[in-house]
Amino acid sequence: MLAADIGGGSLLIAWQLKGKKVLIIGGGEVAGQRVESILSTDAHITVISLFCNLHEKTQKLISQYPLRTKLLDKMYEHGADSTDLLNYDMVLTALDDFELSKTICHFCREHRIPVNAADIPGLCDFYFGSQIRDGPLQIMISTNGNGPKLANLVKGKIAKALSGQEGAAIKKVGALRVKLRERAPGVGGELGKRRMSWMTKLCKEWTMEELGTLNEENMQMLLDEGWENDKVPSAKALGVKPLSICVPSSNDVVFPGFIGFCVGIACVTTWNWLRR
Ligand SMILES: C[C@@]1(CC(=O)O)C2=NC(=C\c3[nH]c(c(CCC(=O)O)c3CC(=O)O)Cc3[nH]c(c(CC(=O)O)c3CCC(=O)O)/C=C3\N/C(=C\2)[C@@H](CCC(=O)O)[C@]3(C)CC(=O)O)/[C@H]1CCC(=O)O
Ligand SMILES: NC(=O)c1ccc[n+]([C@@H]2O[C@H](COP(=O)([O-])OP(=O)(O)OC[C@H]3O[C@@H](n4cnc5c(N)ncnc54)[C@H](O)[C@@H]3O)[C@@H](O)[C@H]2O)c1
Repeated sequence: MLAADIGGGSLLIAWQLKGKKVLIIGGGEVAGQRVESILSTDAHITVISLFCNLHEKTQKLISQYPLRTKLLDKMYEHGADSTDLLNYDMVLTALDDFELSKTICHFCREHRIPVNAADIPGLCDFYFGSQIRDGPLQIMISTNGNGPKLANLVKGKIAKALSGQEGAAIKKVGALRVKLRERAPGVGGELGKRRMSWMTKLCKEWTMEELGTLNEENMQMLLDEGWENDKVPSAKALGVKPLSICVPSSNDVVFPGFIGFCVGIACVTTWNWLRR
């Protein structure tokens, strides 16, 4: 792609909010979706809304996660409450009041606090996207403001293409990488290159299902016999057997079942015919 073709998009990043403070102003349905999204980041969430205006979902999440969420049971008033915004690392408005959203967004911009106003793209520093989450696997689909419903539909297509094993595999690979770094510590250099090429080879040669089945014992074997000898043994060689998947996607599962069904029908028909 030519450099001249690059542009018109937004930066897709995995923003680390752990331990940071996020303010959500409003307590309706959209605020509930925002609380849910932010909870997955381990940030501390404050919601400003009258308790009686809280959407059922928002109320439920706040009572379910009392250590990570706090409700300020009041209406936000710009002027009286605006300096409080300075205490936050991120501000989200989910209000049915466009003028108030606009005022809050301008204040945040002035003070360099990242801000999103639900459904008001012109005021946002960043947009939310359609999400797929499976443990550490996080997929965001963004149409960059062009068609949120299409983002939701593309999400459905992507979800169908996943096997459901990816999250577990990624978790195990994460644990293995930690063990490998303990065994071969350091940043960069020849060792870093070797570590990366070994991990890359393992991820390419093993299936998601095989990686997802790794346990303490065979991780140890993989490092002792594989890493130490500069090779990647097959899952079979290490005795790693993926658990059978529930979805009957292979002929092994579907075909015997189908044959059994046909034989059953044939037996009943023959029996009825003989009786007659
Ligand atoms: C992805 C998702 C995430 C989330 O909000 O968490 C999200 N909107 C979702 C759904 C949705 N929103 C709307 C519809 C009705 C159908 C339609 O209009 O298409 C549906 C569909 C539905 O409800 O099923 C209405 C709408 N949305 C915006 C405007 C204003 C405008 O476009 O000017 C209007 C028109 C208001 C009007 O016409 O009056 C603006 C934004 N909405 C965004 C995110 C950001 C851009 C994301 C992107 O482009 O990818 C952005 C820019 C700002 C932001 O809010 O961050 C979530 C799907 C979650 C999921 O199901 O997976
Ligand atoms: N992104 C999306 O998917 C999506 C979908 C639907 C609607 N929206 C838009 O997002 C916004 C919020 O949607 P919603 O469905 O949550 O609306 P909602 O009407 O259910 O909730 C808005 C809440 O803001 C509260 N509020 C208003 N002024 C306040 C103040 N000063 N202090 C504290 N709380 C205050 C209201 O009491 C209400 O509870 C609307 O502008 C809506 O058009 C976005």
